[in-house]
Amino acid sequence: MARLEVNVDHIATLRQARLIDEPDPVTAAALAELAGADGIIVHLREDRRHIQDRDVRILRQTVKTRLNLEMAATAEIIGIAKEIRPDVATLVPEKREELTTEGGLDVAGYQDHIHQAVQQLQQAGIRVSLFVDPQPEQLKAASVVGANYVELHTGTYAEARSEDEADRLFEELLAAAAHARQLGLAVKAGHGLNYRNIKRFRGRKEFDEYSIGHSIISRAVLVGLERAVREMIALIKS
Ligand SMILES: CC(=O)[C@@H](O)[C@H](O)COP(=O)(O)O
Ligand SMILES: NCC(=O)COP(=O)(O)O
Repeated sequence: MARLEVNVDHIATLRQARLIDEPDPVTAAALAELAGADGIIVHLREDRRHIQDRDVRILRQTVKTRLNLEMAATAEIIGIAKEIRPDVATLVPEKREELTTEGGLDVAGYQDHIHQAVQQLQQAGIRVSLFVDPQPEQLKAASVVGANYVELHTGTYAEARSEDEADRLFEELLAAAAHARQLGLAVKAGHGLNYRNIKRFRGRKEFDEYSIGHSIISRAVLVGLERAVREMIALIKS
């Protein structure tokens, strides 16, 4: 059965908007695990816009399932990963000006650099996943550099403007997943998956795992709002 890893970056985004200590992604991670999540994802961005070093260090001690650290393949962040030793490191491309990750890692174009990063992380006992677009040359390169997993970038699928386009892009993802498996890579999928577009994936054996963050945290805010208001009213009026 496919597994779900939950990305809690978006809890940290809310905390950083006030630069205070709540909501805490560490607490969110524990709740996600209690609800059955198979792993917790955080993206320690170079600009530290949401997740902080402190979060990753504490999560390393508290996460009971699997900690997946999304990261750029830079010397600074590789050094932090080697010290903290998440269960999995997912290498992603990073741009300072982007709102969120905009595309897959160009493994084919930077094969030597990515190979070195994969080796350094694996030598520290960390399994490595590469976040790639569903393109044959990227999957082949991911296999050549020795990655353990690929995470297929589902952002383009998630942004499809019609059902026909979504069907076509989903077929591309299925073909890429089958190709990755033939190359011996375990297959994850993530970015932009939500409560509607996940339905095509239901029951598909091609994918081992899903990485989902924004839609789960967005829904949590709304489904939890009524209770939060009631609790405040009780404090004010009782
Ligand atoms: C790699 C990916 O698709 C997402 O996990 C994304 O990079 C999360 O990072 P942000 O929360 O900074 O968008
Ligand atoms: N790698 C994808 C991820 O962790 C979550 O992406 P999103 O659901 O926040 O778009």
